[in-house]
Amino acid sequence: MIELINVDKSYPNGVHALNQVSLKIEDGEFVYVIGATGSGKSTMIKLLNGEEVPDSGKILVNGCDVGALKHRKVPQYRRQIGCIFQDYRLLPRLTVYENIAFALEVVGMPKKQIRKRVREVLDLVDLQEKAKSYPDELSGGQQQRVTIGRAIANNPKLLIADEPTGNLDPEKSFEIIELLEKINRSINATIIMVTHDSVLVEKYKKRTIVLDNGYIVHDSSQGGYKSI
Ligand SMILES: Nc1ncnc2c1ncn2[C@@H]1O[C@H](COP(=O)(O)OP(=O)(O)OP(=O)(O)O)[C@@H](O)[C@H]1O
Repeated sequence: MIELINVDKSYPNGVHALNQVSLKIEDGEFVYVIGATGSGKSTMIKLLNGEEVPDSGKILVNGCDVGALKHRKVPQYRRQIGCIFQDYRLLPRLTVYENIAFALEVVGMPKKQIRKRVREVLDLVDLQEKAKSYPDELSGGQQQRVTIGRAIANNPKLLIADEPTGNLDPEKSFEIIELLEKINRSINATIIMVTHDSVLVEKYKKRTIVLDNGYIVHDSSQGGYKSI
């Protein structure tokens, strides 16, 4: 479970990025975080993955008090989280296969197991035929599927997606969200997805948390886009 309790975060320039933010996300939920530019969405994600620490309040992720983690413990903590970004961030000199395998090598998985797991992941993201391709030989949607494969290779309990469809046309965006839904069901990962895409939010209705100026102004458990 994820719990934010009265979280405040400001930056050295005096901007209050998050104010008294409290929320609970149960295991296996798929949640959208929306809001205008500068409303605090990325800050919330950075707090969840340990990149930033709150000024006050508490952030609990599967029992771990993230804000209280020692600096050297953060990389280990982050291995439980899969991250998906708008700009993919694949390693350009590695093939699709190697990009996914790399995520498993860094956690010390034995080679034989890596081979098996990468095949399974390629199957899940439907990229078996592209295993030997390099990222620049793939379309945007395919690159995003590799990123998703890399993010889930290690069976994370939490998947954080920051504008995963930001660079894709609507049809490809639908494919990505349907893939994330499949992952949400098949490995029961909790998914938190930041998006600006009101069409997606309307079409694939889920719980939607709306941020405005660092405050949660709406949190629907029924889903649906709520304009602010
Ligand atoms: N490192 C930083 N130093 C100073 N101010 C920051 C920093 N990062 C973010 N901010 C400020 O904090 C506020 C929230 O920023 P944040 O990036 O969380 O918003 P966002 O909702 O993710 O925006 P966008 O949709 O544009 O990505 C903004 O006013 C932003 O300018």
